[in-house]
Amino acid sequence: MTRGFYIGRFQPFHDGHREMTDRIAEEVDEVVVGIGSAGASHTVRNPFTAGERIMMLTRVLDELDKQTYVVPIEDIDRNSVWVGHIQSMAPAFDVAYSNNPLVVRLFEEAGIEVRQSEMYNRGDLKGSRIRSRMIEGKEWEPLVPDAVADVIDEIDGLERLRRIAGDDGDDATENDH
Ligand SMILES: Nc1ncnc2c1ncn2[C@@H]1O[C@H](COP(=O)(O)OP(=O)(O)OP(=O)(O)O)[C@@H](O)[C@H]1O
Ligand SMILES: NC(=O)c1ccc[n+]([C@@H]2O[C@H](COP(=O)(O)O)[C@@H](O)[C@H]2O)c1
Repeated sequence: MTRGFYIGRFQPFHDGHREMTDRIAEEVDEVVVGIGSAGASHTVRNPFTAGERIMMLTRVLDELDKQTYVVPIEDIDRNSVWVGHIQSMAPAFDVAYSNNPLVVRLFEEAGIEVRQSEMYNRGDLKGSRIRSRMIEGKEWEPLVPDAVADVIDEIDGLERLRRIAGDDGDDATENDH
């Protein structure tokens, strides 16, 4: 039995992330997804709470024919013990999946196998770009799973993001506050 672990901020979870979870589900028996920066919310870079992201992930992963687990992981101020922090919070796993260079390095230094993949349609499938489109009133729904668009609608997420961006000024899209 193998278990795979995939962490991201998922602000919001998009179709590039879904390509990753589909691939992981093909390769392992059980999938663990870590919601990174779990304590962050209500900023332009991190608009959604851990609970809201858990709703997105749980509904999307329900579509997989696999046992899945979603675990919120708060940031800590020491990279050197971050993998141990994850291991203390998540079900045990055999392999980690990431395309984030720092994350890859930290897992590898901890002796954990890491699998990377190509970036899928990175021109469009990038959280910051999707958030910008939401703020600017451009079409963004086709870039995320339907379940994610439903959650954002339910929580009035578009209104929140636009209001935060407005409060932060015109160039707020790439900055955290
Ligand atoms: N289009 C994509 N194809 C494959 N992997 C992706 C894609 N976008 C993000 N990832 C990977 O998914 C993980 C989580 O990414 P993350 O939540 O930071 O998304 P992001 O699109 O890079 O968001 P942001 O622009 O907000 O930083 C990382 O390992 C990241 O490299
Ligand atoms: N020291 C730490 O807390 C630490 C180190 C590396 C990554 N992370 C987190 O892991 C997640 C990685 O996800 P992304 O690939 O989406 O950036 C982020 O939430 C990031 O903050 C945290």
